[in-house]
Amino acid sequence: MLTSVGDAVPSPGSLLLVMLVLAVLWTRRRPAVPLLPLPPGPHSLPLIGNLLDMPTKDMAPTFLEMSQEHGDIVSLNVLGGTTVVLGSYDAAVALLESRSAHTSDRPRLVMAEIAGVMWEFAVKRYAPTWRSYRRTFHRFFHRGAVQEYYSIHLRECKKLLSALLDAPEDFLAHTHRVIGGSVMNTIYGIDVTGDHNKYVAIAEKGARIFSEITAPGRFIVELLPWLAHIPTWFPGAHFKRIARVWKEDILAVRNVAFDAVVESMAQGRARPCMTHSLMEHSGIGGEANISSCDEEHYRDVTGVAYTYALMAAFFLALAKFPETQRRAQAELDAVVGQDRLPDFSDRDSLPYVNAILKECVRWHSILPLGLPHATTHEEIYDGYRIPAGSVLVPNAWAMAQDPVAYPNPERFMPERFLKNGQLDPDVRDPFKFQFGFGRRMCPGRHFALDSAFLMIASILHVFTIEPPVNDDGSVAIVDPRIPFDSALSRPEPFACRIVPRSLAAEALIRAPSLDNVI
Ligand code: HEM
Repeated sequence: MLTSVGDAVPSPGSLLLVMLVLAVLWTRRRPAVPLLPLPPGPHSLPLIGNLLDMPTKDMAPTFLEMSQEHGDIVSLNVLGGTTVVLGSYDAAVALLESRSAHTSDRPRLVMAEIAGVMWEFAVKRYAPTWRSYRRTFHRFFHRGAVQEYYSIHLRECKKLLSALLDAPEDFLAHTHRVIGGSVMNTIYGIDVTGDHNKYVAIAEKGARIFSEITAPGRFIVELLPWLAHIPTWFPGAHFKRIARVWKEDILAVRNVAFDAVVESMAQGRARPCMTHSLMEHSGIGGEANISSCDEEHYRDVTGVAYTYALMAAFFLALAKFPETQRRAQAELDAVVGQDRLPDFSDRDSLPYVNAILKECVRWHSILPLGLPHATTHEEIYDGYRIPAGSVLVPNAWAMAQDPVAYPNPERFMPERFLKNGQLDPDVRDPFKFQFGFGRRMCPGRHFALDSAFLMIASILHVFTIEPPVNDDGSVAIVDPRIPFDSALSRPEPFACRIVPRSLAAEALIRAPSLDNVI
């Protein structure tokens, strides 16, 4: 303890030591090149930085406004951490693809930790565990492997057409259930039936939670991780109470379908599926060692919600711009004819239907800000410094609305992707940014696009989608709210009319299925 001023004066020896230590620390922290500036961004306040600039609603449009003011890459200092918004396709490719060795981490997601979501592949840090998941997933979902699931898509799509014929007003619920059927059959060998299917409900809850957890800056605890340690009853600990509720739902995502596979394996009645195959491969037939193969198992089904959002956008686009389907129907009539439904062998002969799929993916950004990446090393881009540990947010919505790449971006115009009746390779392909980037790019995209292609081609072959009619006989305007308040964006429920094109089309739908037709 210091008792006098004299005690506080250090000796020349200790002064020298302190100076030496400081000199070593300074040389270590000094970069090899003079410090470059961070990317430009809104004015930062003392202590809180840009905390108040972080949008909590209309996120993608707000970030686009920042990009329009400050440039392609915008940095925000949020309580000392750097968040960089990538507002253009070129900047996103340069950072997330060309430098993916250093930009494929995920930021720490404290709410995911508290709610017990860290087993989920998509939030894992860029480390060996993630690589192992990714390799396994790739084995079942690469471009060639997904052809194995064509028969599942065909079967589920046929169910969708029948349901649309019987109760067209419930088109969104039917579509959700059928997409759930494709995913659950492929991953777990489980059929999805009934109007309120428990597996679809679980997947939906999981997707909503995941969407909240991955929205940049949604919870204060992401910015101040030490808050995770305050007790649940503490004022302001609302996020902890939310996480407690989520925990149960997340456990259901993780376990309910997986346990059903384990049980059916034990009873010798498991159907071939990804989970069954992985468990057999790791020698797990009963209950022993189930947890030891955790790292090998993909247990998430958020892809159901994403593919459903794509199909909701399809119905909405066609109800708003019904004229676009005439050309698709003429193409389908010429290629497929009246006697059968489309299948995957027709795909290359249907450029306009493929253009509709691309335009659906462009027109509505399902994950408007993708999923956030994080840097593991310092990067220099365009004369700016992006420190290691920065959060990178690709504004996919801004890329999709880029009027240079896509003139009249708000209009649904499949023909923008065509030249001389064929897909035009010179038009930027929205599949290259709406499914993320680089090493983290969505590994389920081939599966999702197969499923969506078949549904779109089949629906247009036998139905016409029209806007609803008001009581006075006038055509209603279809304009549902499309929220941008969390990571996942989907149109809110809306109405449209789905009318069979002809009696022959109805007969095709009613004809018995020919399973495994490819
Ligand atoms: C239209 C449907 C879909 C869209 C728009 C979509 C979009 C995305 C996006 C933007 C990412 C983040 C990529 C990044 O970090 O750069 C992602 C990741 C992921 N998606 Fe998809 N997805 C869809 C369907 C699916 C389906 C059906 C599955 C599974 C069968 C799936 C599985 C995954 C997984 C596992 C990841 C995490 C990858 C990782 O972190 O390494 N997705 N998806």
